[in-house]
Amino acid sequence: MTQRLMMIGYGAMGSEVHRLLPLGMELAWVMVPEAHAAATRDRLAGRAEVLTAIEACAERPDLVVECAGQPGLAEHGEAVLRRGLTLAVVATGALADEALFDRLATAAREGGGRMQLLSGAVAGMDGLAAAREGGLDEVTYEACKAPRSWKGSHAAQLIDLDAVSEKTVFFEGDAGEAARLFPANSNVAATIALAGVGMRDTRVQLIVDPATRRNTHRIHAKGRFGEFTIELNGHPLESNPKTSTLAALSVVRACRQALEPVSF
Ligand SMILES: NC(=O)C1=CN([C@@H]2O[C@H](COP(=O)(O)OP(=O)(O)OC[C@H]3O[C@@H](n4cnc5c(N)ncnc54)[C@H](OP(=O)(O)O)[C@@H]3O)[C@@H](O)[C@H]2O)C=CC1
Ligand SMILES: O=C([O-])CC(=O)C(=O)O
Repeated sequence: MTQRLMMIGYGAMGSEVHRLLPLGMELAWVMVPEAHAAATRDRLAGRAEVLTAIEACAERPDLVVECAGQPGLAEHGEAVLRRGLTLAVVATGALADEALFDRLATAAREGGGRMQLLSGAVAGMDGLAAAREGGLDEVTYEACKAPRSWKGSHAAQLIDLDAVSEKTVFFEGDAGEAARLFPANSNVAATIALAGVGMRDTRVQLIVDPATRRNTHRIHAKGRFGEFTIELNGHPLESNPKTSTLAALSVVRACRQALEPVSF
């Protein structure tokens, strides 16, 4: 039987996920800010119902995916989880806010919902989380993107993105700071922190490289298990160069997992 999906946010990632939805999963509801509601209704032309709050949904989605960014998770996450729904999340950076994290965890516990943190634009989160069970000594993360991918972010206050002529580190700090300062660009830092050694102990470098067209994520982890380095060179989405294609694909995978009795 076809399962019915609710999507929070319908920007670059949301429309890519919609395009690639697996057979058996149908987009039934899209939740957007009031200001976008009319335009989104026009875009979807009746293919899904457009809402601005979960309370307006009289039925029960089989899965809710958040593709809205940190404000979208903060606005809708609690109500979705209190309804006992499964919420797949890409805006993991919002969870650097401990109060929000606790609110969402409490809502899930009390309402019977489940929050599934997606691997997003990176790989290796399964191995990192397993490695943590034996003790981790060190986890570092570097993100390197083209100037156009950092445009409109806090990076513009730290470096002249139009004038940069060589690969340059413009931010060094912990994962919590990175996720808060770069809400559309550093969710991966928070994902790695949540799978590994936490927000404060995950060291992060953010880099701009005028010679690259990729979104590169490099993770190094060391612990009782041994050591690994993962370098992922992702293609950005054409419609939003901040966002890697793999992040959208991780949402598609979550939809497929919801459909299949056996999943990887
Ligand atoms: N975990 C990961 O690896 C990754 C996570 N991400 C996260 O995914 C988010 C979405 O990416 P992308 O689609 O490319 O970004 P876009 O900016 O293209 O789309 C996000 C959409 O969500 C809307 N939105 C904002 N607030 C709300 C809200 N409260 N309720 C519903 N919708 C809302 C935005 O509206 P408006 O434009 O008005 O703000 C926009 O239309 C990023 O912001 C980032 O936080 C992205 C890449 C990787
Ligand atoms: O998509 C990416 O490359 C990473 C990203 O934007 C994020 O971590 O928020």
